[in-house]
Amino acid sequence: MSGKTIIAPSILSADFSNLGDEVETVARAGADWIHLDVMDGHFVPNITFGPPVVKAIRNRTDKVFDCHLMIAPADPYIAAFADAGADIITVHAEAGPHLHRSLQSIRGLGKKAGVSLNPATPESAIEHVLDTLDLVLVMTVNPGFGGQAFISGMLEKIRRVKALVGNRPIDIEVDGGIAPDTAALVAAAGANVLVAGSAVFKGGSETSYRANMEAIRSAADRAVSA
Ligand SMILES: O=C(CO)[C@H](O)[C@H](O)COP(=O)(O)O
Ligand SMILES: [Fe+2]
Repeated sequence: MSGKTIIAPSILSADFSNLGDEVETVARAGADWIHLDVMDGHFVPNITFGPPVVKAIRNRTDKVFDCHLMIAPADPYIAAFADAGADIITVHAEAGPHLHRSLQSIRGLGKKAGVSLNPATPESAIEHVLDTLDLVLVMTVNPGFGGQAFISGMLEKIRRVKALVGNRPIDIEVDGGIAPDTAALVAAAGANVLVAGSAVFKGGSETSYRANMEAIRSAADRAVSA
């Protein structure tokens, strides 16, 4: 876990016809991590990509690859994502059936292990896996699509996750509807990793990606130091 706000652009909002260049450009523009949304059309009502695409873009940047697996079951695919170049592998608490085992498998492959919580899932879902955890991802929209509106009721959950985590070295990440205004709210509530897709990739150029990320980062940093 690091001290300052980490910005993780979600490539869900990138130009998929030019994905390698988009990853390189957003990395050059100041991204801290690259957030990769994997969807299976079963756990969530949308389909994106799997390990071959992760592997194909792995050589375009050395930034941390933050893989958000919205798939059920996740266990049969964890090793493939690790081999493809994921640095952090996050599974959903709701994807089951054995969350603790999934986290052990991820760590056993030498990767950082994350758990994601859907908006309806209480923070108590992570209570008994805290010692096997590197990251908690609080969904601030229902997973499946970019460009959705931030659910403000999740601010209380972020505060509760922060209290539960205490001083353990666990990152608190948020995902969905993050833009400068909501970035300030989630950072004040305790999130230190901010995923943003549509708010980063709007504009379609390195200059706009840089300005978009700067606006999010400075809003979050201001809120934390206030
Ligand atoms: O996990 C996700 C959707 O399930 C995406 O990471 C998220 O929606 C990012 O998109 P935006 O910032 O546009 O809301
Ligand atoms: Fe995501």
